[in-house]
Amino acid sequence: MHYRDRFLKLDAAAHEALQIFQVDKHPSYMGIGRAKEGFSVFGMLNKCVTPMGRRLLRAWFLRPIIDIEVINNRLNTISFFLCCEEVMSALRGTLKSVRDIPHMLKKFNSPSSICTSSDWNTFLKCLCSLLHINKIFEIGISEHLANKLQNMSIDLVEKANSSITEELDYVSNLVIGVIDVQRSKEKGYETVVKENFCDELDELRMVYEGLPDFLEQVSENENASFPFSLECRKAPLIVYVHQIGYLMCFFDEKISDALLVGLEDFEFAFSEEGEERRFYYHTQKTRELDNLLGDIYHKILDMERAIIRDLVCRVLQFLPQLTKAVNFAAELDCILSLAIVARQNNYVRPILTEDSILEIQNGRHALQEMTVDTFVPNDTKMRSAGRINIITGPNYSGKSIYIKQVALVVFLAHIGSFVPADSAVVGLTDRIFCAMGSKSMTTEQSTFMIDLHQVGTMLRHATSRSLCLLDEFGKGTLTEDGIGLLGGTISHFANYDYPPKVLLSTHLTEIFTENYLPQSEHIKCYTMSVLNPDGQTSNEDIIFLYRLVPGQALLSFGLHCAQLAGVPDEVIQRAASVLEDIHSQRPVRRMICDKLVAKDQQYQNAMAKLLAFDPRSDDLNNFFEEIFPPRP
Ligand SMILES: Nc1ncnc2c1ncn2[C@@H]1O[C@H](COP(=O)(O)OP(=O)(O)OP(=O)(O)O)[C@@H](O)[C@H]1O
Repeated sequence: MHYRDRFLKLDAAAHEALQIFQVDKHPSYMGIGRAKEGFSVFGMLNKCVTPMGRRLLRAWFLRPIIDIEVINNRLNTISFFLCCEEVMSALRGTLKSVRDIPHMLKKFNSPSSICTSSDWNTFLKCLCSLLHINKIFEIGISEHLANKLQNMSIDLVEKANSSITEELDYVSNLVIGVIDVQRSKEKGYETVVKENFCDELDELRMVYEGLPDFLEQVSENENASFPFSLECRKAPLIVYVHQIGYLMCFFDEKISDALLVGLEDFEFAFSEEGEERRFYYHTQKTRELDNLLGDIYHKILDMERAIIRDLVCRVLQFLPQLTKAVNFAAELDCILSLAIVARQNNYVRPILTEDSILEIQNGRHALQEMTVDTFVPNDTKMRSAGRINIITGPNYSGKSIYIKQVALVVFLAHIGSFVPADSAVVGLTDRIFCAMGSKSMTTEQSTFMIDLHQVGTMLRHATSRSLCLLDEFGKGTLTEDGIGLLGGTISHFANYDYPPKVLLSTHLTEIFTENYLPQSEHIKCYTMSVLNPDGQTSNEDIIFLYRLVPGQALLSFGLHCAQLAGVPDEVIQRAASVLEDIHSQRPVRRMICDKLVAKDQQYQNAMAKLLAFDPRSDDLNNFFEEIFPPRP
């Protein structure tokens, strides 16, 4: 099989119809800001704790596989974790501090970025957590669990051991040997390299830390050697300014020109205004200090950066091993996420098979079941016969939800996830086609055209391994055209020796009454059952049971839906009366409303007056005034 064909294909319309992903824009003005995942299947199944896990799970969702071995491996691992919850929660706790190491190293290696001690701390924690994963497997997996792993032929522990290798320990020790993450906090300036790591650096740092005392002493000596006595509030002080060097600082007032004459080597540098005015001068002594010590702080930083660059180069030599470990963590994260969701929502392990069949017992819709109090599960059975299911039923009775839930079970099974059902046997599926009237296409097409486009693709490309969903295809045009197209589509599929699995919901029940459908064992009709206590077509007291049963529905209960949707009573009453007249083949009655009744009365009165009018004795003007009274 070609590499490309090893994935279950879903186009954008199918993704949208099944709500696999949903982007919620940032609520800020014009949606500027980071979008987040909305209410979607991915959003629901994504309980990953690492960014790499989330990325990998998204990739799994984008490319569901049709390789039974890989799927079963994932399913086995999920089954295993569901048996040992402590191991699962310990692993998730540990995974929380695993970061994207290759990304971090890229940042460390970039000449423009500055890595702080907290970055190194995170890096070390991450290495520690990765190594801890192996420890959890070592300690947490009892003999009983180890046997289970062996029986299920899961190579989890072996994979962990081969992915998280001793090199990580070496890298961790390498970093610990150079970096002291506490140092900058203790010293109060930016420094991360350990003490005693480099003598030259230690010496520089010692000088830098002793600089304030040393400069105070030098200042005192200098002040004593001035040729005049200074009468100022605060004695001048030699200070060290980063990147400028050493300067003699005078407080409050600039040295007068008269005094400057006696200080030949004094050169004014700059002044600083503020609460305390300061005037800085280069002097013979400060120049001496510049030559002797130089810009010591930046010397320290440069030296540290050189050391760290060297360290990063060494760490980068282990990039393949680190990447492998992180990739394993990402995969573990995805599996744990799927396991958590399976446990929380009572999902069951699907059985994947090469046969193109589908048998679901008490299947549920992964998203819809979250939004209703009681979700009614339904069965699906598609073997060699009954592969084309035509589902009819009133509006709002759960047809669309049912066909989508079947597709979602198939989709999730191909990801290697447990599925929302009591049991599921899922035949490998090559493609899921959806013609559900979704408007995901960017091209400007009418709704009907989009439907036709999707059904056209489906008819051309569906194989016996495909799953085709058609929701109310043919409703967007004249009824006759719609029925013709729908009948043609079903006949096309029915003519296959082994048709694709087709789930089709429709309100065009005329296809059953005329000879639109061929006699075929492939076609099976279902309907959504409704409890109608009166057994009448009345809109009151109808209860949707959301239960799929064999048969056909002939009523749509559209008016009941209108009532539920809050359509005004008078509109519903009028619709009911029109329906009644059409059913009993009577001419449609006129609509009765107060305005029309008043008008009818007015005409009746006028008629009565006209009949009572005697042209010989009555006055014509009075007569007209009575019929058309003057307006006030
Ligand atoms: N199995 C179920 N259990 C509980 N509630 C359900 C179930 N299926 C559907 N519903 C509820 O019924 C509503 C309508 O479902 P759905 O959209 O599938 O109806 P429909 O038959 O396709 O309607 P229409 O023919 O008008 O498109 C859903 O929003 C959901 O609240």
